[in-house]
Amino acid sequence: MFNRICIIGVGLIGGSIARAARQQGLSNTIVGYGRQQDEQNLQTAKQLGVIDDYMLDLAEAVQGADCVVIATPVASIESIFVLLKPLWSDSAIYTDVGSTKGSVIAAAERVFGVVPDNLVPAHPIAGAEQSGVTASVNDLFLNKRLIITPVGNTKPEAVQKIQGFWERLGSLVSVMDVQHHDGVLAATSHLPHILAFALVDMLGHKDEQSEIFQYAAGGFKDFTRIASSDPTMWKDICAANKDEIIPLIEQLKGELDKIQRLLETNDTRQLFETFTYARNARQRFLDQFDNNINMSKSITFQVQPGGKLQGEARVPGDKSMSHRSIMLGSLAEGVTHVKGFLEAEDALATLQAFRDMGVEIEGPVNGELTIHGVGKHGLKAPTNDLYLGNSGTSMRLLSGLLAGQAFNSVLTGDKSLSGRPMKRVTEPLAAMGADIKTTEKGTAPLHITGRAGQLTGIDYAMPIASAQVKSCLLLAGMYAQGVTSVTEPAPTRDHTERMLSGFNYPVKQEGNKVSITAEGSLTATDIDVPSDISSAAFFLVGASIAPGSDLLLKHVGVNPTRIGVIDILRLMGANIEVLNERTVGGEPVADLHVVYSALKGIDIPEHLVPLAIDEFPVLFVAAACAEGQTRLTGAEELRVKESDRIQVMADGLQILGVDAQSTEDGMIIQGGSIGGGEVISHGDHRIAMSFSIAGLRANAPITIYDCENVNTSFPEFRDLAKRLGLDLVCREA
Ligand SMILES: O=C(O)C1=C[C@@H](OP(=O)(O)O)[C@@H](O)[C@H](O)C1
Ligand SMILES: C=C(OP(=O)(O)O)C(=O)O
Repeated sequence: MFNRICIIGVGLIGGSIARAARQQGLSNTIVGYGRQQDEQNLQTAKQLGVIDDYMLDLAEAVQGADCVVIATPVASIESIFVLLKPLWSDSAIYTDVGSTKGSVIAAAERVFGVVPDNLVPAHPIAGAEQSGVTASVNDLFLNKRLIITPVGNTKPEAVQKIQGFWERLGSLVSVMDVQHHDGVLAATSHLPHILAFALVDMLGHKDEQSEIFQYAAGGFKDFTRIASSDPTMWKDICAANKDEIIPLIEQLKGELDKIQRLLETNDTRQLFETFTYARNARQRFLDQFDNNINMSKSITFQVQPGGKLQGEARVPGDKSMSHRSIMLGSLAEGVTHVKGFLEAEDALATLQAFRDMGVEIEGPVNGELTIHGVGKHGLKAPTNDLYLGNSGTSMRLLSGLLAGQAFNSVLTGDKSLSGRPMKRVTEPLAAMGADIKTTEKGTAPLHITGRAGQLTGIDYAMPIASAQVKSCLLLAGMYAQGVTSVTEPAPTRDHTERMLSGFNYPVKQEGNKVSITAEGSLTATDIDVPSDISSAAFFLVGASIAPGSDLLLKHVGVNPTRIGVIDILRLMGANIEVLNERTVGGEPVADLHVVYSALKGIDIPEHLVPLAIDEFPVLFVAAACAEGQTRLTGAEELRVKESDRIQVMADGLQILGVDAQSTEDGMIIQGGSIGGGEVISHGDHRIAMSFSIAGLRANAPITIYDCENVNTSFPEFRDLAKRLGLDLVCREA
């Protein structure tokens, strides 16, 4: 990209630019310039291989450079411009990394009269408390934002080249105007630094200083981390941007005054609202931040072949029940305590949505939650879109619940969820009088106009066996005139019905038809969520296929509408014992003992399909290890889960050398041996975990790409799998 880059000031930022540019091969030569007193640092930079050479004479340093990067503190940039002026070359590009941009541009105007058209002001939003070249690293700018603030006469080619340069260093580049940059940075960077310095200054001067610091814990350390930053640099930044910072300090004083008043008047309600608003706003920031990072961060699992699963484990809480515990607990009168809640992204998305609608929910701490129910009509309008991540259950159930509220809402999700069919819920809801707009394709975002008091019950025969559709309509039915009935073509999970009864809300079950009305209210209760059989399934299959395995999975939910995986594995010859069966909070629970046993291929009975719907990815792995052919039919629903689970599994199994043929509604697999190879999970948690389990019977290593979404249902999977005997390592890139 460049022949010679000259970096003026080889500290943390300058050094990290040099390292990353070298790693990316962006320049033939990289030299550093500093003052006499910086020589030691420059020598270190050369010894570390950060720069090729250094000069203490600026004319020598910039000689032949086609890119000059000014990476000195903002206050010194004007004096650097003065030194550079007689050496300025029209054929080079000049850029800087100052944290304030108005001051840099003003300095250039003072020195040059007009800002040179080959000066591209830029600001990488990356840094650390440490300084000096020894703190520099290759990846300081990876996935970090960088803002370019050109002025009217800046050459577009120069802007483009600097933009390309920073993108190659891994930054996410935006171009904006100078004042906007300085305003945004004053709020998000300069003010927080001032606050951290001020707090430590205040506490440090108290007599009881040593005692205060002795008892200060993680919160203090987190909050004041940036007070360890370089005071020289920060006094310069704050002084350079004071016009933007001072009005913000005034606003902050107002906010602190407000909180003081709330405390003086014991207005804990208002205090809660302030804190909740702030917490939610921070969550939105974190989601955005994670989205940026996730643009290129990906998690890869590498599994070594062989091993066996042994020991005892309790897998995390049931996802379906965790969603419903939040929904019904929020709508109940009184306080609901939940134990065993699944602390994974999908269930947490539901939790966040209810917080966004004004419900006070404490926790989760070790799977325990306290939900302060607001009653059936107590939800509040969310101030923003409700973001439901990867979770189909959250979106479909909420669409029913929100259709009959007195406020409007918008439901959004990630890329996978935004591609999943929503007409299956919006069409019957429309027949009830709901007003929900989807995209033309019938997908999210869902724009819901609340039609409180205007929904009417329907008698709906579901064309597909879906617990999400059934639950959606039952939740809408709680707000509809008359009776809402849903008839299912085959039994599906009945957690909504059971939990409604647990909350004392009347639901009527007659054969395959369930009915509800608006008559009733929910009474708070305690919920004990058992382990998720869909998560246990990975280990049920793992132990069944790996010789020598002997595993006890404790406290697993064995609701008859969920145990298809046990029935199918047993038909294949698996050795699974259901022990110590009991009922906990209206749901059957048991310990599952599974011992290795040679499996044989079967034709999977279609009536078991809805009862094992989420377990097919891992059941395909069982089939690949079984003797003979396994055939699945009647499972077209698998094509519209987090990924097309038929195609993605068939593709992956074929890569591993398995004879797996996808069909429209299922798969035909000839059992045999599993080889090694590289497969992609397509961001689908169950695919990632299924191929990991395949490693137990593979004859070579398996690499599985794109596994970050394991966190949606089973964040502990990799640690637990390793503890039980799977040789899995996880790489983050
Ligand atoms: O109601 C639920 O909690 C679920 C129902 C099923 O979806 P469908 O209703 O689309 O079959 C299942 O796949 C999903 O993981 C959870
Ligand atoms: C299909 C699943 O979940 P959801 O529909 O809630 O995204 C699943 O967990 O396998």
